[in-house]
Amino acid sequence: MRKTKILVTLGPATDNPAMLETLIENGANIFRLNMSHASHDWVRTVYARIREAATAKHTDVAVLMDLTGPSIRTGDVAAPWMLKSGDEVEFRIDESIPTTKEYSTTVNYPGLVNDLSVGAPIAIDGGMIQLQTVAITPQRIFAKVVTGGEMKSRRHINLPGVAVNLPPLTPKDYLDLDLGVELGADYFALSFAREPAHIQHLELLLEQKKSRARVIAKIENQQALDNIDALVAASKGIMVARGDLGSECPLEDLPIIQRQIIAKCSYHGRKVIVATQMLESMIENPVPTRAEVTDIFNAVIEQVDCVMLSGETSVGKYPDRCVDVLHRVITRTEASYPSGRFAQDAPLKTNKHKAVKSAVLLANDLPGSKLITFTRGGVTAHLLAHQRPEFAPIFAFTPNLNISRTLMSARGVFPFVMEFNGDPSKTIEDAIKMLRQRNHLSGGDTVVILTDVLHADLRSDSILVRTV
Ligand SMILES: Nc1ncnc2c1ncn2[C@@H]1O[C@H](COP(=O)(O)OP(=O)(O)O)[C@@H](O)[C@H]1O
Ligand SMILES: C=C(OP(=O)(O)O)C(=O)O
Repeated sequence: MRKTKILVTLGPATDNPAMLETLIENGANIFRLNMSHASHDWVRTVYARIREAATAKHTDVAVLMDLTGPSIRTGDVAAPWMLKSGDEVEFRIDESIPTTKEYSTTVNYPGLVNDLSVGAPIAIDGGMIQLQTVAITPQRIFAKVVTGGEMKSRRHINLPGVAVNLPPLTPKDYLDLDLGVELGADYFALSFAREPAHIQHLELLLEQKKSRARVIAKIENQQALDNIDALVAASKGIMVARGDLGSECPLEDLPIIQRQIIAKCSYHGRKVIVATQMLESMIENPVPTRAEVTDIFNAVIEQVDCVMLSGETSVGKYPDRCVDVLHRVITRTEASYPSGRFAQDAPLKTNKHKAVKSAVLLANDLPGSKLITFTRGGVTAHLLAHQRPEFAPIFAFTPNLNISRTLMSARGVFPFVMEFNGDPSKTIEDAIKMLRQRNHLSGGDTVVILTDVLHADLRSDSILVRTV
């Protein structure tokens, strides 16, 4: 029963139904569609395939649509460029502007000509290529290569220390959002979230569109770090987007930033995802580096909710092996390092919080026990996950499929959809029967049940202890 969830980015390397089934079999819990690269036709096809693959595997997975947001990227290049130190590169603010250099591409943010100044560094592809700005005209930026490398299409552009003047969502994002809502995406990741208002704006749009999807704020630059307390407080979930973050802040700060963000999320009960380069070497190689295994171990003992794969699965040679490696390293780590420390000082603000904490303490005191909750809106299950039970898995039953999928990202929560049929004791029996059928429970197991649906008319939290 792996607690830490696995988020898998899909792309050309996973473009067939059989691969999706293998990824699910190997442990993928959430699939990510990166709208910086995905066409609407592709998203429609893949979304349908995801749902079919989960059904074929008799399980469920969630879908996260990652909105490009105000992320600055190069345009397309016909074939990869091999840039050398001293080469000059031109960035045009629009396709219609004629090229004047051999290495010429567009940039998706015309305002770059105003935000940059001559001499400013430009980092491309996570800093793999480094340039220095040499001239700026109203329609073009010219930069000299300082560190060369291979440049492909739609690469990230980072401007360390430059506060860019960009709205939270671009016109493209609004179109992508409509598609995601129409299809039923369970999460929307907001790239370059910098202020609580950015999260609230997206949440309001989702509410207006009658979507129950959750917003995950991606922390990607210094502006976000300056506002991190407010962003964590305002969000339901945070992604430590180490790719962009590592280009926008000193690399030696990155592990410290990661740990600080995770600690803040654990305290406030926000979902936290660690992303990027967890198994980067496996894009090419069938086995991970020892350092990558240790990075995964580290995220697990920091008690994150999810870890994410990007290029490893979207374009890598071994997508299914990557999920398998993550699953094995996480499972081994969780078995050796029981959780329960990072969130222990989390505030208990309401009676419900206190009831949840009591259920978790009880489960911690009953070795081998398992937690079961019945939750219409998901709140009780999210709160149980927040209290980070030491070993007990949390089986969460809800009548609502959307709620079940939003529980997919919660550490240690195993959601199931089940009708509550009005008779609470029958509902509990049905749940136990289902768990036994699926080999999640066996005779003699102790279960700690937390529910507020024991009585049809009386909403009161109850804790029951039973031996199955
Ligand atoms: N839907 C897709 N279609 C084509 N290529 C994709 C897709 N998703 C991801 N990729 C490729 O996989 C790479 C790694 O994925 P990811 O980390 O999500 O992208 P990025 O780092 O560019 O935001 C991307 O740079 C892109 O080349
Ligand atoms: C997850 C990240 O975002 P993207 O894939 O959009 O670069 C990142 O920067 O680490």
